[in-house]
Amino acid sequence: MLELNIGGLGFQRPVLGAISTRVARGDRVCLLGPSGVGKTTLLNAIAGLDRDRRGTVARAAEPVRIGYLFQEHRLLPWRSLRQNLKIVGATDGEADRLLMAVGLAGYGHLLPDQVSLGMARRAALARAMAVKPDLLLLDEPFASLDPVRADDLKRLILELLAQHPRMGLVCVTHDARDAAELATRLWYLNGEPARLQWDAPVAAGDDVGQILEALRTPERVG
Ligand SMILES: Nc1ncnc2c1ncn2[C@@H]1O[C@H](COP(=O)(O)OP(=O)(O)OP(=O)(O)O)[C@@H](O)[C@H]1O
Repeated sequence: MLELNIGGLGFQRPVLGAISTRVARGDRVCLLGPSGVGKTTLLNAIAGLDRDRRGTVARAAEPVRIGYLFQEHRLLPWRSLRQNLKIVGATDGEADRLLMAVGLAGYGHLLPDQVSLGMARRAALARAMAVKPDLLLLDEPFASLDPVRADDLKRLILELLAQHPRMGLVCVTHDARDAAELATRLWYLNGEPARLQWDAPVAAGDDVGQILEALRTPERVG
């Protein structure tokens, strides 16, 4: 579905080195790596955002519709949750169904700053789904949520993936448990400039924690 060839990418300094990878329909990739290594930069490169970057990014020609849940919700603050979904093309019925799916039935008339962070993030997830994405990008969707809300959101994402088995996913997370529950494929971004130190499928029963531990311990991965 999507082939990505980055020849190098950065801003004032290089952030990403040479990266070649692909996301197939139905792939669920979890993207892990140290803080500040360039995970969001890679997600933006996939989405075709950040025109101010320096470097080269080539994508395969197949047109893909991308839904993006940014780290911040980035809902339009002067529009209700419902209008935020309609603005990206949802009909009234679709907006209502999506808001219900993310547990926000009855809250659609509220503005983003009238709801909690977790609710705003769920609304932003509904907006990402409202574009009927072939590929869903999630940037640390569970950050700053309490464990119960994070778990609820993870279950919701798993439900959406089950309902849309051909949709691809790239999800940035710091948590091996998220990766174990969500991923069919693991990317580990590391180095300066950063490369995909690990790009491999996760098989059922693989211990993602152990894979990450090995990646974080340089002498064990050579
Ligand atoms: N628009 C920009 N202009 C200049 N530098 C940037 C820009 N966006 C990111 N950077 C720099 O690129 C580097 C990688 O940032 P990025 O946000 O991609 O990392 P990350 O792995 O997502 O970090 P975190 O895990 O903390 O969210 C950082 O040093 C950051 O300061």
